[in-house]
Amino acid sequence: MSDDATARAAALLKGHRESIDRLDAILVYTLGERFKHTQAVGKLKAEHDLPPSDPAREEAQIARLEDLATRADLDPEFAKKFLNFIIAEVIRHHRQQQS
Ligand SMILES: O=C(O)C(=O)C[C@]1(C(=O)O)C=C[C@@H](O)C=C1
Repeated sequence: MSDDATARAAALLKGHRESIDRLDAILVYTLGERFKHTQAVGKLKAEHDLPPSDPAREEAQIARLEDLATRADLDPEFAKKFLNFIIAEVIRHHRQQQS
């Protein structure tokens, strides 16, 4: 490949990586905000003796996210695994708040 083509590829790679870094920051801040709300939910659940998990709510969330993922060109299976991973961590926090 010519030096020009290599330099263009390097510039494109740099641009994509800058966008990826910005998007990763959005993900981290978004998750931080989500966990603030789930901590508040965990406190409410602990105070009112409510169960840490709500399978019906999770089912609705998964169905909604799968639909959103499909429309956003994201693999719905991945979206489901990702949400389940986050929810499992939230339930772990809820259990800690209740003990
Ligand atoms: O909505 C709740 O009841 C929550 O505790 C929050 C949350 C979630 O992370 O979205 C976590 C656990 C429940 O099973 C369902 C949803």
